[in-house]
Formats: sequence, C-alpha cells, structure tokens
Amino acid sequence: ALQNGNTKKKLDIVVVGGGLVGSLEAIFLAKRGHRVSLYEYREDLRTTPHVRGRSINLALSVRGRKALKGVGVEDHMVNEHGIPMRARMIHRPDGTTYSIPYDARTNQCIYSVGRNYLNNILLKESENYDNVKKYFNHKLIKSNLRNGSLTFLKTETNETVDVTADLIIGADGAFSAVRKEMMKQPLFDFSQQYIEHGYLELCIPASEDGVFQMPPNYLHIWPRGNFMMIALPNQDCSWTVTLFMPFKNFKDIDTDEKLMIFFQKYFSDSIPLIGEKKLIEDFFGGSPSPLVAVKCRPYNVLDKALIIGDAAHAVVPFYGQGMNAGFEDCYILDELFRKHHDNVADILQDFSDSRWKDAFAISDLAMYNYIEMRDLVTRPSYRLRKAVDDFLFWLLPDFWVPLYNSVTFTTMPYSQCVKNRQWQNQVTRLFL
Ligand SMILES: Cc1cc2nc3c(=O)[nH]c(=O)nc-3n(C[C@H](O)[C@H](O)[C@H](O)COP(=O)(O)OP(=O)(O)OC[C@H]3O[C@@H](n4cnc5c(N)ncnc54)[C@H](O)[C@@H]3O)c2cc1C
Ligand SMILES: COc1ccc2c(c1)CN(c1nc(C(=O)N(C)c3cc(Cl)c(F)cc3C(=O)O)c(Cl)s1)C2
Repeated sequence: ALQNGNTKKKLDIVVVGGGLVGSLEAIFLAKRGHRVSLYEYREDLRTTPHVRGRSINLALSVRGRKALKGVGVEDHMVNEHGIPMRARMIHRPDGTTYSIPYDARTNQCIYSVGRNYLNNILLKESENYDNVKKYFNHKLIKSNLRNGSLTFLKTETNETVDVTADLIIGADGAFSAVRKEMMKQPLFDFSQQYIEHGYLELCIPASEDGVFQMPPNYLHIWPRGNFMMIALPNQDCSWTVTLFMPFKNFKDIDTDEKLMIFFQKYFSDSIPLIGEKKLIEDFFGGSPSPLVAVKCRPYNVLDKALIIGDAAHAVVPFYGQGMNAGFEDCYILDELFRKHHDNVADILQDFSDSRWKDAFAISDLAMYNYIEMRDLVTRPSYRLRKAVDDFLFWLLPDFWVPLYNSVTFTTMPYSQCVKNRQWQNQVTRLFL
C-alpha cells in the first residue's frame, strides 16, 4: 500500500445513485485513485427545476459537515450557502412564539442547506476528477452482485447497457435496487416500516421587498400533538414548510373551507405568511408523501457490493439526521479504505460489522422522536428535563452531554449516544 494508505490496486467501481450520498461517495473514491462510474436514474438535475416529493432544504449538522470537509466542500456549504439556525422557534396555537437555543454553552448551530444546491455542488466537485464518469438517465434494472455485473436501462432511448465492476456501491436510496438484489442473499436481515404520517411541502415566500417574513436564524416549529409543521429558511429569503399529518387527516381536508378552518384553528399565524390562495393551491396541488424506515444488515456481499445512505438505513426525518448519517457512512468507509489498505473484503466486512449498531440506533432515536413528537417541545416534563440537562451540561460539560446535543453536535457514535441516554435516564430518575 502507498504511504498515505492509498490502495495499490486501482478498482473499477460503479456507484448506483447520484443523489446526495452517491455523489459524495464518488468523490471520496476518486480521491483514492479508483476509476468511478456514477449511474443516476434521473436527468442531470443541474438542468432541471426542483423535484417534488423530496424535502427542498435540509438541516446539515456536524456529522455531515465532517464528511463534506473530507472532500473540501464544507467551507463553501457552511459559509457561502448554509443559513445558520441557532435555536428552535416554537409557535404556540395563539401565534405567540418562544425560542429554545440548540447549544447555549458553545453556541454551535445547524445549517439549512438546499438539497438540489448541495447535490449540484457535489456533482460539480466530481468534475475535478478525470477518474469519475457520470451517466444520467440510467436506471439499474438488473444486477448479479457476486460477479459484479449490472444492466442499466437508458431512459431516453429505452436501450439497455451491460456494465461490470470490481466493486458496486449502492447509494440508490430508500427503495434501493441494489438492496433488493442483496436481499436474495442468505443471512440478509431486512425490515421496513411505513408510519401513518405523510408530509406535504408548503412555501412561505419572501416579503414584497424581498426579505424574510420570520426571524431567519431559527428552525421554526408548530408542534400540535398528533401533527406538526416545521419551516427551514432558504437562500432566497423564502421558507420551505413541511406539514406532517396522518394520511387520514389529509384525506378529511377535502375542500378549501375545511382547509382554512383547519389552518385557522392550528396554524393561524402562518396563513398571512403563506397567503390564503397559495396555501389552497399548494395544499391541493400536491399529495402527501409517505415516510418509511428501513433497517437491514449486513450491508455488503463479499468484496463485491456495499449499500450506503438511505439504501442501507432510511430513517424517519424527526431528527434531521438522514443525510448526515449517509454522509457519515462515506467518511467511515474512507477511513476503512485507509485502515485496510487494498483488502476490499476486510473493508466491507468491517463496515457491515461496525455500522449497523449506529444505523439502528439513529433509526430508533428518530422513531422515538416521532412517537414523542406529539409533545416533544410542549410537554412540561420535556422542558423540565431540558432544564436539568442544560444545568448539568453547564456544570459538567464533558461529563453530561445531553442526548440531543450528542446526536446533533458531536460525532459520538449514535449507539454510544443511546447508551449515554439510558444511563442518564437512570440518574435523573433518582431526583426528577
Ligand atoms: C421530509 C424529509 C425531511 C428530511 N430532512 C432532513 C434533514 O433535515 N437533515 C438530514 O440530514 N436529512 C433529512 N432527510 C433525509 C435525507 O433526505 C436522506 O437521508 C438523503 O436524501 C439520503 O440520500 P441518499 O443519496 O442516500 O438517497 P436519495 O437522496 O434518495 O438518492 C438516491 C438516488 O438514487 C437514484 N436512484 C434510485 N434508484 C435508482 C436506480 N434503480 N438506478 C439508478 N439510480 C437510482 C435516485 O434517483 C436518487 O438520485 C429528510 C428526508 C425527508 C423525506
Ligand atoms: C426538512 O424537513 C425536516 C423535517 C424534520 C426535521 C428537520 C427537517 C430537521 N430536524 C431536526 N430535529 C432536530 C432534533 O434534534 N430534534 C429533537 C427535533 C425534532 C423535531 Cl421533530 C423537531 F421538530 C425539532 C427538533 C429540534 O430539536 O429542533 C434537530 Cl437539532 S434538526 C427535524
């Protein structure tokens, strides 16, 4: 192996999926000198407007930033594009608000970033590597992972093309075709869970004179028990608002009047911000998207294939960690390439053995938040517990890292964050 842990043997690696994780992974592999072919089902989104049904912006936190730093785009994303969110801004039903800082002690914050913007930055960064080839409008329709063969449908001409690879990386999202193939292997565990809530995106536009209509450096939340609205700021001073509600409730709101009565009752302060006409248009113009959690393991087939990102661990979004966890996969995989040099079998085995505990932990944490969401930020005991956490965090900062801070503001393995929390629950139960 070369001195910097680079593998001697250059591999022909196919990355399936050019979303956030696949495009980042392609750069990591290219930096190690491998020959990367990235195949993406959709067209080159640098040419198309926003795709509906995927959140338009996302919360980027330290785990994701660390991976972006590894390929040299963290600084741009954080300082030229990302909008810092230093606290939550909670909207009460009566329209009054109060804020809860994310990290009073060290003033850390999370960043709102545009999904397509970030995807474009990563695709553009991959152009700096002549050992990366990108193929858009290519859909994986067949594969034999053991002998590294793949068949893609070229959606523009309906022709198929056969490709072989030394290594296949499946970064093709929650409904991964690579994972479907993997599931045919013996000893492959898989479970998926759809939750009863769907989500619908609305928009709070910039004001007439082009500025934010709400305080910009906050993650705005309207917690309403069995449903919730959340808003993240965009670069153009608009907000992407995501309404989470059981599909049944979406269905029951089937006229303009019912919609207005519903919003007047639960989200009255947002009506003048969204605009009544736009609210009716956007609510009935789209349909709520489903949310699914996928757990599976192992993530590899011998030294031939590996799944990462949502393909390996799609989680419900109630922790803002899905993309951060997928980016963390890329960071960890790069460390394993360094650690095991050119032994791909060891690299993939080590990834499967070490990553599933953390993937399952963040999946459980996000699902826990979903269940708790009803009173996540309004239940008195939550706020009492938060006050206790903040006091102990202030008193013993290196000892008492509250759960939310450790998940969002440290790179402590997710499984370690959960262990921490269980231990803290015991202790607080003593005097709460
Ligand atoms: C409402 C909502 C809010 C969210 N908020 C946050 C947040 O605040 N912070 C955060 O960190 N995460 C958030 N997430 C999670 C985040 O969106 C995902 O974790 C992230 O997009 C996963 O990236 P990925 O590249 O693994 O998968 P994807 O983004 O799904 O990309 C998969 C890519 O593979 C392509 N593909 C699929 N099948 C094939 C095929 N057969 N052949 C070729 N290509 C294929 C797709 O076209 C796509 O481009 C949120 C998710 C939702 C739904
Ligand atoms: C684009 O669509 C979406 C959809 C959901 C989310 C995000 C973006 C970003 N999300 C974040 N969640 C946390 C968090 O740790 N918790 C416990 C929270 C969990 C919920 Cl459900 C919530 F509403 C607030 C907080 C909070 O603490 O602010 C962050 Cl920190 S960021 C959820």
